Amino acid sequence: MSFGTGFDLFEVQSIPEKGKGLVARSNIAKVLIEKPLFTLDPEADLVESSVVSKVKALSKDKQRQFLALHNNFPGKNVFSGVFRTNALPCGPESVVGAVYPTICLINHCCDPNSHNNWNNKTSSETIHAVRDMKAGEEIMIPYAKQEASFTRRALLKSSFGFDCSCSLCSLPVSELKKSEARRLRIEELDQAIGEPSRLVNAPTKALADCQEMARVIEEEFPNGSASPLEASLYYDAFQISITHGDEARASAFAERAYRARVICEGEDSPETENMERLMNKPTIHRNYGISKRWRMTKNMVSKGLDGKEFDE
Ligand SMILES: C[S@@+](CC[C@H](N)C(=O)[O-])C[C@H]1O[C@@H](n2cnc3c(N)ncnc32)[C@H](O)[C@@H]1O
Repeated sequence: MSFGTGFDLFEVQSIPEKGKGLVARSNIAKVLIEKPLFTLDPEADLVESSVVSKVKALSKDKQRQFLALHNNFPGKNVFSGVFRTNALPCGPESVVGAVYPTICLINHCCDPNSHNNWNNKTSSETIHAVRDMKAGEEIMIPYAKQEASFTRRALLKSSFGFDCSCSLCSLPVSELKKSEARRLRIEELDQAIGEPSRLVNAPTKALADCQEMARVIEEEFPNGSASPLEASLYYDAFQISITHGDEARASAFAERAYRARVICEGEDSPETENMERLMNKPTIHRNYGISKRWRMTKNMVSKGLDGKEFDE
């Protein structure tokens, strides 16, 4: 088997009510890297025969690994059932899915301690701890987006067949409602910030939304596990700044986005490397030069600001 790094850091265990799962052996801060058994474009080929032919092309050992994975869709189409239960997308926008002998044993949590990411450069899936994990803690990733509980719980039930009882879903109703409101607000702000016409015509409002979103994220994820959301938020703030010629703030935001990406994807993910390039030279971004409204060169704002100083 072509295992990457990290395989000595966890063990496979039976988890009550969840089937198998991965549990940390010691306190760990990162990484599991695994190549797929195979990839498939389900839009083009998710019929039983396409999955069967992919599996038949594998070694006997890998065929066994595939067939040992959980199937949430009992019936006659076993191969496509296993694929649907376990496939992870090869990138956030990709329709191509991939299955893995070990990563597919990781269960879901709505407040996950880990993040999964497809690294296009190494053609492998990576798992990074987004907060420190203690020995005995189960490694968990989000199967659904970080959206409000009624949407994500319905999706988890229909696609994966379970009622989520994670720490977040088990909060008392009054607390769950507050989390619900925060997640809805994060979604609303994210949509408003991503609106191209606002980025060009109302950048101050869009940046104020970024600031509010950072505050709500901090409230909703007090244990610091929001690096994927932060990576995207600070990249948005970067784009707003560079579109209007503010190299200084763009670089500071790119640095935040870079640090968040390192946590959830590692130094060698192409997106992390891209953020590092933008942090060092914001003017290489395609939007630079569209407007000169906030023109400011890179060294006009102090580096390394944090907390309140950074907000100001
Ligand atoms: C990709 S598999 C994960 C590994 C699986 N537990 C196993 O035994 O192979 C997905 C399936 O795991 C189970 N599962 C994952 N997360 C769960 C959770 N938080 N609670 C209950 N079941 C869960 C569900 O049956 C789901 O369809």
